[in-house]
Amino acid sequence: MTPIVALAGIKKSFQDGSERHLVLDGLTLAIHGGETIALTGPSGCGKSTLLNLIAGFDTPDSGDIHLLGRLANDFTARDWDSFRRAELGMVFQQFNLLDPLDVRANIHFPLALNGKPWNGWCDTLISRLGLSELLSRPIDSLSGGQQQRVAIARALAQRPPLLLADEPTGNLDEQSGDEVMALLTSLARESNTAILMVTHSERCAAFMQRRWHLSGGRIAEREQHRQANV
Ligand SMILES: Nc1ncnc2c1ncn2[C@@H]1O[C@H](COP(=O)(O)OP(=O)(O)OP(=O)(O)O)[C@@H](O)[C@H]1O
Repeated sequence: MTPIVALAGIKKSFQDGSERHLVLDGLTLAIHGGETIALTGPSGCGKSTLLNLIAGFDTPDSGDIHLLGRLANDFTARDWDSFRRAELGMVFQQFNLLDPLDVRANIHFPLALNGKPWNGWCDTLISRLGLSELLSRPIDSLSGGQQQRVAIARALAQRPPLLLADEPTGNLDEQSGDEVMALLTSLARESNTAILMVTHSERCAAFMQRRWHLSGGRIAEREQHRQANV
């Protein structure tokens, strides 16, 4: 089966004063449909850099990026736009919601960009995420946990094949964080969405099927101790 994401021999460096600092050093990985993966590693090892490369916000120095079987090295800005719009969901620690819009408009936003109406899956998402009563509320009137649920609904609204998450529960207390992770993983399973999630939290990582540790510019698979309920 064609992987959703396949990276081969990725090198990425940044200028650091007079020196170049190599962050990713020949990194190779493949993410298949529906897989959920926690990406861990020490601060500064390149986790966000890796997400940025997969989302097309940055480019590698060398190596190949294949997305859904297409070589992304040749993507134009327009190709990246359409990939992000139609195939990619993103959930970050900062919720990146649109403050002037209400909850419903935020969730509908990615579908609206593609000219699609609100649909039955949106209804399922809001009901499962406990947002049904909040649809007309402005974003800034919601709690952090509620906002993160809106961000999840928005990211999954189009059933994207891939969801990138960066510390998605970083702003939440332990209980809200667990609830959000349980919902995120079960809804992703229902839409067959693969998840690559950066986290420093053992609790969060345990909700994912696999664990990758980034160190020395490459990924090593670690044994996963999964939550009993996932
Ligand atoms: N645009 C940039 N310009 C220069 N250096 C950068 C840039 N982006 C990242 N870096 C450097 O690359 C390295 C990896 O950064 P990155 O943010 O990917 O790490 P991380 O693993 O996500 O860290 P953290 O866990 O602290 O968020 C760091 O040394 C960082 O300073």
